[in-house]
Amino acid sequence: MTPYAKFGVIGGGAWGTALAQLVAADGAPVRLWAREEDVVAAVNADHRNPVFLPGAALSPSLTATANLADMADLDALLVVVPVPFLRAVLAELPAGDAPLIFCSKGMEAGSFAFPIDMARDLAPSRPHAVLSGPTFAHEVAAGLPTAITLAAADTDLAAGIARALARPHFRPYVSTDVVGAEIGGAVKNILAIACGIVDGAGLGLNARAALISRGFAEMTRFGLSRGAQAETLAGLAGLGDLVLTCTSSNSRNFTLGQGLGRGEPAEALMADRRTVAEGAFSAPVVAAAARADGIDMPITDTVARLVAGETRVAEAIQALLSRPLRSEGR
Ligand SMILES: NC(=O)C1=CN([C@@H]2O[C@H](COP(=O)(O)OP(=O)(O)OC[C@H]3O[C@@H](n4cnc5c(N)ncnc54)[C@H](O)[C@@H]3O)[C@@H](O)[C@H]2O)C=CC1
Ligand SMILES: O=C(CO)COP(=O)(O)O
Repeated sequence: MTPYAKFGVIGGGAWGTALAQLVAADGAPVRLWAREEDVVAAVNADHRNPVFLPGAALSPSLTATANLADMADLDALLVVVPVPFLRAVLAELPAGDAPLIFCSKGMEAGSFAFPIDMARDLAPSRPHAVLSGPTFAHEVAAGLPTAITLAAADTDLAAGIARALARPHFRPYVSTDVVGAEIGGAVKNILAIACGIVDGAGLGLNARAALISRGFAEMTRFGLSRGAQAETLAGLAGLGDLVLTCTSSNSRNFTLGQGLGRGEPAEALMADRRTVAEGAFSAPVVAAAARADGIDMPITDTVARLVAGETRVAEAIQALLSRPLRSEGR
């Protein structure tokens, strides 16, 4: 019998809804907090989330609320709020000791904080973990086979949450490397934008493969400098997710990049979207953090400048290709 019988999910976007459905599919009670009243109404009345996860039929044991106070009496909370909005939501979370499992992929502007760093500030008494890997929401909601990293410094917590979330088609692999899991997810979003740019600009598959390899080298340099383990970065939360989102137009980050690669202005591509491409938020943040640490991240830096409209695609590609030749190990 798992001690995590009642899960809550904070954040009713595509990924929060899919995770809620993962747990609720066999009839387990799950409570979902969504900030949008239309999402709450549709989940409760129609067992659907037409705003963020259209097409997925949800279990009746999944109920939604717009009131964070309703998330007090649960055994574990999956936190799936995009990183730019996470601090404000954590500050409003009711007091409690249920573990927080962070499922968002990004780094906060200004503080350079990852979700776990925010939790140390705002919910220090709660245990915390990170869930990250190659996991398109609509595939998890449809019950397609998926593997993911579940990282927590506390090995009992990681094992307990992994057991509670595991399903025949959903395999969590446990790790103690929370830093690696967070860095892998944040950096791959930025690199997915870069791969989308290559695709949108028609630069070919050799260029994409080069970008995935050299992007992975960037992720590894940045991760190792911050204490991540190489095997985490080469695993599901790093390379695995990088490959998924750099090769599929199901990725919002990749499609944002495709638009940039076709020459569409970043501002227009970002306007009016209710869904997030976290890499657009994280690129300038990771670029600034790397610069401050003296870590070379040319692809991340280029994505940051393209998203900010500070350079054009042709110019950026020319600048990347004219960098001095160097050894592959750097
Ligand atoms: N969609 C996916 O397949 C996956 C997404 N993720 C990550 O999960 C996180 C959440 O992404 P999705 O669920 O896909 O979101 P989404 O793009 O489907 O929906 C946007 C979400 O942002 C929230 N939001 C917008 N403005 C807000 C505000 N001012 N305050 C609080 N929340 C606000 C909305 O309520 C909604 O939950 C991101 O970090 C993403 O990188 C991770 C794995 C898979
Ligand atoms: O993180 C994801 C899959 O692992 C989803 O990627 P996008 O946010 O780019 O759609």
